[in-house]
Amino acid sequence: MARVHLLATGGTIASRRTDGGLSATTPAAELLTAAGPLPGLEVTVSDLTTVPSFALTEADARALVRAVREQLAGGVDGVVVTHGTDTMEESAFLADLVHDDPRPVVFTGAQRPFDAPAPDGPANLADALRVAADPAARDLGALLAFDGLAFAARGVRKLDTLRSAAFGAPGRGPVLRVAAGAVLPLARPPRPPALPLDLGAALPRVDVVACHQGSDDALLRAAAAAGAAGVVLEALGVGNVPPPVATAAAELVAGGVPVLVCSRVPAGPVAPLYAGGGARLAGDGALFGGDLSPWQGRLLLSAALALDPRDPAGVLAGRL
Ligand SMILES: NC(=O)C[C@H](N)C(=O)O
Repeated sequence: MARVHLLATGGTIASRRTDGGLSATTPAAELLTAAGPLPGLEVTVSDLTTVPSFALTEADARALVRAVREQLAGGVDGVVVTHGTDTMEESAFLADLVHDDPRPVVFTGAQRPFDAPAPDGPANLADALRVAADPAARDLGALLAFDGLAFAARGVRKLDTLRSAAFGAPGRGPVLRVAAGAVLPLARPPRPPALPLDLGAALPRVDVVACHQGSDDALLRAAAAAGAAGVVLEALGVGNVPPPVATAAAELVAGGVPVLVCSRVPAGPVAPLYAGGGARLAGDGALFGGDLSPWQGRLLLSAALALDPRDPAGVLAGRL
């Protein structure tokens, strides 16, 4: 009998309709009952929070990853986290960054609420529990199981606001498929070693500044003024920014605030290709975030700053 722990945090999977809108009130035990019979699995449950994921704080995310680690220390074969989809890829990525254990940690949720006529949460949860107990999911780090597929946490993104096939990993694809209760292996992407982050301490503030045609330096300078220890630029295309943003980025880097360049485009890497754009940013010392989304890049830069405030680039080497 495989042993899996279900840790619930809220999200649409736990939500019911109220006069004020969807409200995440359903406890883990009820979610598990709705998932139906799971032969061969012994599942324990706990409720960490009952909130939508857009309301989770940085401290909540660290508490969640600490709770996952406590459950693993208790000797289960895997852990499932139910979570809102809005920021699931961020919590899953934080869990993945520190995950130094072969056992799976599987995030899941739903697009339709618990009391919908045809909710998607019960099947997603059943799949996630099977994945968490399956040897094929070992050594893949933190995973996100949704709509019959499981993705590695790194690179996964919410790509549709409402459809049940909400997630994808552009340029990477899923690592597992779940069909009729069977877990089918698809890919085993290499993972960098876990980062020895202290999850008991707040992570350094890193802000994401979005760029658009004609954007100026105001928000980048405001981030620095607000005390950001690092900034992620949600840049255009392959990693270009309007000239005023490049000027301010150079000043931030010169002042000891690292700038990580990611793209607003969902697929493909950033690269210092264009004079006046990415090439200028690279020449001025900005870091390039590979194909990480700005929000996963934000977490990685924050972790790097926590581990080595003087040389976060050294921590990032081999991880982008
Ligand atoms: N589908 C969802 O779970 C979205 C919800 N707003 C949340 O992130 O909690």
